[in-house]
Amino acid sequence: MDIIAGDIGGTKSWLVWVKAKESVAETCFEQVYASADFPDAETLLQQFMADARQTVKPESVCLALPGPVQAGQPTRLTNLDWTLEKASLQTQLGARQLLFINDFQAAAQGISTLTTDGYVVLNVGETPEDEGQTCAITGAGTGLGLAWMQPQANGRYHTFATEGGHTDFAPANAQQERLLAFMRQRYPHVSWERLVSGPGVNQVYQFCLQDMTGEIPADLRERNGAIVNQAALAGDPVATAAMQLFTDLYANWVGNVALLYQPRGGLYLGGGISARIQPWLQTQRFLDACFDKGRMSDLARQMPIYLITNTRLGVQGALAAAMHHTMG
Ligand SMILES: Nc1ncnc2c1ncn2[C@@H]1O[C@H](COP(=O)(O)OP(=O)(O)OP(=O)(O)O)[C@@H](O)[C@H]1O
Repeated sequence: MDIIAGDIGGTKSWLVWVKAKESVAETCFEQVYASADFPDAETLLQQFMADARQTVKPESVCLALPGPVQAGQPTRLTNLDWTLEKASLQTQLGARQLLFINDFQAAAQGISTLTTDGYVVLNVGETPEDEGQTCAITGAGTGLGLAWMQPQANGRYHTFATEGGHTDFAPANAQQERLLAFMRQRYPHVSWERLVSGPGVNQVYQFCLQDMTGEIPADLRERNGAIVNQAALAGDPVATAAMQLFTDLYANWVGNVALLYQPRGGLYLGGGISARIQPWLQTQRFLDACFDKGRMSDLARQMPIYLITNTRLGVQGALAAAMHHTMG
């Protein structure tokens, strides 16, 4: 069976074409595209199908989408001006089956495909006595995703999407209170995603410029996450402060997820940014900020935390969802 699986992102879209027989999938074409190069998902998929040069139509297509996916409704992406309409896309693709799934729900499905070289342990936590423990996955990319999963008796996971990244940001100290005041001048609603994401790195950097130097020079306003991180590595003091504050915010968020879901089966950090800022996350300071939860600090500390280094997780998850859906 020919399957297309795709992890659509605000920045990049990762697509694979596989030939699946029973539970074995063989990849015959794989490509990553810059999402902004395409006006819509139809054009992206047309390009992918042309590039893949297959002689048949796909039987099944599964797209992991960054935004709330609701049955019977068009899916509007949160950080990309695309709206996907299932019936018309399915007709265009000529596929027997088209599945839309939230991108972090797909990543959650991808967890079971991870091998031990696909993640590193940030916090050992308390090893669960049985396998039947809740897991959660969150991660910064263009947005801030969050999903959780519950193991079932058949060894599979039941996965649940959330829009938790859009919950209200809450400052943890005086510096973050100043940050919140700064952000309120820019956004009517300051969510965690406004800060714990690639665009969030830029906001945090601008805040640090304002806070440390009293001004935000026009030529420094557009520095994206990668550039701020690079400048920090090169010793720039404002960029270093920004990456430190960003890491603290990420940790505070991860600690919130630890308490909300008590994911004793594992709290996984994914998204495009986590692996790229591994040296910032693999520190005692990150863990201390994760577990700075007052009377619940000891409880939060019990959760195992894993940093995912496998950059294909999203597309592996979309493929796992497609295989599960079509082959049971
Ligand atoms: N080294 C880095 N440090 C910090 N941020 C980075 C780094 N490299 C890239 N980024 C930021 O990561 C974001 C892209 O993340 P990602 O690769 O997860 O894209 P995506 O999968 O399209 O996102 P999403 O799935 O959240 O829509 C961009 O905003 C970019 O500026």
